[in-house]
Amino acid sequence: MPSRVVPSDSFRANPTNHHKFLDLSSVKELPESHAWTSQNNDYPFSGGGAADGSSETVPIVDLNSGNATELIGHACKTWGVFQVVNHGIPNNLLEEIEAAGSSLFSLPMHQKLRAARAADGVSGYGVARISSFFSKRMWSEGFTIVGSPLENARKIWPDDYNKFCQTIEDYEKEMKKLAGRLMWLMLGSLGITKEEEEVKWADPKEESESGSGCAAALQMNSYPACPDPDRAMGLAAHTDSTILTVLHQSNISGLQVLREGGNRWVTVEPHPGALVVHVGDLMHILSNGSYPSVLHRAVVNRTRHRLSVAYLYGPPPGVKISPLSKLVDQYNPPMYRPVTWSEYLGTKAKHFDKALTSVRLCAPRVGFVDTNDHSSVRVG
Ligand SMILES: C=C1C[C@]23C[C@H]1CC[C@H]2[C@@]12CCC[C@@](C)(C(=O)O1)[C@H]2[C@@H]3C(=O)O
Ligand SMILES: O=C(O)CCC(=O)C(=O)O
Ligand SMILES: [Fe+2]
Repeated sequence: MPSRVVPSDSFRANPTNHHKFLDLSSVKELPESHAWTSQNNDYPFSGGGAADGSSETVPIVDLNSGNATELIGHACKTWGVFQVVNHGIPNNLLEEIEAAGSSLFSLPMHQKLRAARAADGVSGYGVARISSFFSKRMWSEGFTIVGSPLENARKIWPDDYNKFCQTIEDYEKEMKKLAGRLMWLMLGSLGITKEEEEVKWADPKEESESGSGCAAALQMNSYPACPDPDRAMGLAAHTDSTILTVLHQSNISGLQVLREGGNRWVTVEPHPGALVVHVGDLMHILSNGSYPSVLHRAVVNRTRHRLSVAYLYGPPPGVKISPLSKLVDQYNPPMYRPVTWSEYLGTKAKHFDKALTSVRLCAPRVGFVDTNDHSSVRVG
């Protein structure tokens, strides 16, 4: 996002990098600090796709299909997640971003730490921001990019940062187009058109005039092979604080989503060339709760190093997001109060899984499954 940089204050969180860094790829036995037990809110590690004989899988949507809008609407309503094919992102760009991630994460720890994310910072190398909410540590490392990757890339590779930066910029440019298109497909499936005044912020035409426009963060995640994967957690369950997220996962499985109804983890199997799309909390709000943001996590495995790259897409940081007025009437009152993306990221950093509830105005209607109230979720 060379010209439209998000004020990085919007993304600041509570300090999360207070842990000592451990080079996970050299650890031979799972340390207690990384061993999750039934006391941790995300246990047991059951589920995981069709292993139980059921064949329910995350929907795959062909963006070239004539009824992509309807398919996306249905997937958002029933799953909060889907995979897309024929998305227009060239395969070699997906290969390049994966190679960029591999070359970064395979560096020696001291070199990665040159770009360590500051305690109150946003961009850089470190543990997941949500780490501070858990007593056990996750089996992963991350690299977050907001705005230009230049400053951090330079710290890591003083003479050799160009290729990495070029790949990131190419990838962000393509992702921005795709995420915008997916957002409009989702809005379209809710009956919202570009004429609507209240979504003017989402119109790319407005962007060139006002210089604002939708913003994003890029998150690279690395999950080294793990000596005791059944007791480790790659990335703990969370929803994304976005409108939507476009995720590229390497061809190793690990991503799991909680099936609506709240009692089964389903593995999102890597599909060659496909990208995963998550409904985020802000789309949940815009849709007045009808498109639930998907609870997801990443598990790890014993032998293969896994990589993922998430494009976290949101509105211009200062625009108030609230349930779309077309979806609200006397029988369907607004379920959430207006909130800006900046404000919401701050709320998430403070309240984590209670963030959405903290901006809620009224209790869900009777019979409405609140897939976002996970306080009582127990999976097993
Ligand atoms: C734009 C975003 C969205 C953030 C915060 C900020 C930058 C980094 C994102 C992530 C990426 C990894 C999972 C998550 C839960 C995390 O720990 O950092 C995300 C979080 C959110 O979706 O809340
Ligand atoms: O690695 C994955 O599959 C999930 C990553 C993720 O959820 C995120 O970066 O927000
Ligand atoms: Fe996520």
